[in-house]
Amino acid sequence: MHHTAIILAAGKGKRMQSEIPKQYLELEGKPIIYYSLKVFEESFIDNIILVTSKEDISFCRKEIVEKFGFRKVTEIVAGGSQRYHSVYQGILAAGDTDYIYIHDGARPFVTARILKDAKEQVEKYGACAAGMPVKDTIKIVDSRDFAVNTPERSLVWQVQTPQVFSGKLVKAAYEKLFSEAENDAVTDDAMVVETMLKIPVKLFQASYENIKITTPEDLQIASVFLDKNTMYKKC
Ligand SMILES: Nc1ccn([C@@H]2O[C@H](COP(=O)(O)OP(=O)(O)OP(=O)(O)O)[C@@H](O)[C@H]2O)c(=O)n1
Ligand SMILES: C[C@](O)(CO)[C@H](O)COP(=O)(O)O
Repeated sequence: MHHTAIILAAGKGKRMQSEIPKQYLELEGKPIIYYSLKVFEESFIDNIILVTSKEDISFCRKEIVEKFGFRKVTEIVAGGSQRYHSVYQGILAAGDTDYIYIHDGARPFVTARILKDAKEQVEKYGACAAGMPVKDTIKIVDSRDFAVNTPERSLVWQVQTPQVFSGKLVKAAYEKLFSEAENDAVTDDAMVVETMLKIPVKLFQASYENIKITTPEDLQIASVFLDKNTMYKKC
């Protein structure tokens, strides 16, 4: 079986309010994108498609892929204006492959264990996504931010990435999205498979540390996670 990863790094990082896209900000001297690429590079994954902005392709080739020796990166392709556009460009570049692992490059703390669990789940169910049960109570609000519904907390998860699918299945889902129902409300890949193909996606527990670096305080949290791991390595 062939396992292909799509690592997403074509965002602008607007919520980070930084000069450069957040995936290139440094954590302990290395760009955020380095950390997830390294985990995928050292895993069972056969090849990696890196999706970045058109203007960053040559930078990524020289300063990320070649500099750090990510030999499994077989293509660096330009993404699009929305995340789901970038995912689709990655899917097209992936070609015929058995399984596609879609991962946010802004999630540096994916681990080998998470990838192993994802592989087991996708081989069993055909569609799975990393996540964790929420710890806070979640409220659905109306247009004036009045709470209108409180889902039962035991049934609510915060979904992360990797989101992993049979290659044929996720390609069919995205082709249907772009031919029939493209809309900017699409925020993850499971949603595309659920709505376009009416196929349930199996969630599996990843880690509360598998955060997405989105706003400035996430950088502080990330450095604690990195120091903790480094500290553990010293013990
Ligand atoms: N058009 C886009 C938008 C996002 N992403 C990637 O998808 C991941 C999750 O997206 P998000 O955290 O929203 O990143 P940004 O869109 O860059 O953030 P913002 O919404 O704050 O601009 C990131 O690794 C980001 O680089 C992408 O490849 N292409
Ligand atoms: C895919 C995702 O990481 C799951 O939580 C999230 O939806 C990405 O959202 P973003 O706004 O593109 O960061």
